[in-house]
Amino acid sequence: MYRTLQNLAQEYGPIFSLRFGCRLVVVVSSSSAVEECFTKNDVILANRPKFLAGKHIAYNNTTIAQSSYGDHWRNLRRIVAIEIFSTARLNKSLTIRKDEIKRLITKLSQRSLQDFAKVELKSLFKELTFNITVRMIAGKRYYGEDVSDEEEARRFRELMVEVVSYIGASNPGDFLPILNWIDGGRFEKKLKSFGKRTDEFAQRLIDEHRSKKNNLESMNTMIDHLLSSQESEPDYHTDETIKGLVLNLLFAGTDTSAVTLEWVMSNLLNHPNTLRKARDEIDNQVGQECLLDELHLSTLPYLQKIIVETLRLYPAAPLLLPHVSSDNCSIGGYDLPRDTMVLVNAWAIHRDPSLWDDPLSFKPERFDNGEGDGDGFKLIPFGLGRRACPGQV
Ligand code: HEM
Repeated sequence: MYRTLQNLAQEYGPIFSLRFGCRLVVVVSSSSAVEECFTKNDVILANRPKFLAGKHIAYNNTTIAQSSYGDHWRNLRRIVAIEIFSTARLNKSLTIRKDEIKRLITKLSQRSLQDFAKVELKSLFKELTFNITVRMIAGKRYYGEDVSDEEEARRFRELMVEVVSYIGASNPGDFLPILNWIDGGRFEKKLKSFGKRTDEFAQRLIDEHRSKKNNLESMNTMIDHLLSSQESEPDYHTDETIKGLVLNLLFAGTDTSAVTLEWVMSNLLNHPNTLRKARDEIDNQVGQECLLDELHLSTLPYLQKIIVETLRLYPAAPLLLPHVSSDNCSIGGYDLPRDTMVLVNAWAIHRDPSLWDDPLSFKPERFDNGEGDGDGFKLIPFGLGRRACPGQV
């Protein structure tokens, strides 16, 4: 569905709207209109649509990515900022990230020990991002070797494959409700069953952490911290809030990061000059004895530019996440009624020839001349404003 809208946006210019039954959808593909979305109308557009999937797999649209703008959402953002992305937590979880990266590098070096070897990186990057996230949240590994519990890991992996068919705009009935009726409720039935299974899975994780509360090994995960907060604020940190956060962070943070890593590797392989410069930078900054302890992105500016250029050309969420207007507003001279769905076409803005020099070429060096500076509305892979990605640290 989103791909169709994205293709249509290419044909129909900076702003175009479509009406699906009672739902008005506006796709914004111009930087100046995006500026209006995230400055003048940032609060008005800070709501999310209520999709059927949100009802059944996001606790009736109350999780961080699905909930309406307001006190509950603000609280969830605060929890994520403190429990996952605060400097203290990021420092504490550094050992997890280093360990998982070491495992990946070891695996790659073992495979190429004898001779040049072909490696399928996509699944390895997925394992990396899932293992890092699940370890930070629940202290478990579900992919590769040293899996905590094989049967539990298998169930988790299956759920993560299945979820792809439910999230995003996968249900045309969310746009034309009559289609839900024609479908005879089959999609909703599947959603209910999936929601029940994910809920049971997340509940088991919570119960397990609750019963092992004094086991020091599991004291440092996000679930443990949230369970401690539950003691002081039981009405707010309910099991449902915790389950919603766990599932939302897994859905939102793993695939996006893995896909970006895959594009970075693809760009490096297709641009030997860039690869050589990146390798030189690592050799100079870190040396041949790659000590992960000393490896930090802030000391590798060229590598940073490679990642940013990759996110420009291949944003993991080309239309961001859908926003919904909570009041009447205007964008680019058009009046939008309340309850309009607004899709921001980051993909088109990142490739707009009026904003970027030679937009389709992969050139990390463009950022040497400050090409991405100045207009903060032309590079938006993580969105902007209140609903921007909390993972952009
Ligand atoms: C390369 C990696 C990533 C990209 C490109 C990305 C991109 C995005 C985008 C475009 C949005 C929607 C912004 C909007 O609505 O305007 C978003 C939202 C979100 N992201 Fe990310 N993301 C990434 C990684 C992560 C990670 C690692 C996490 C957490 C572990 C995360 C958690 C979230 C959450 C919870 C939201 C919903 C925020 C809200 O609605 O208030 N993301 N992300």
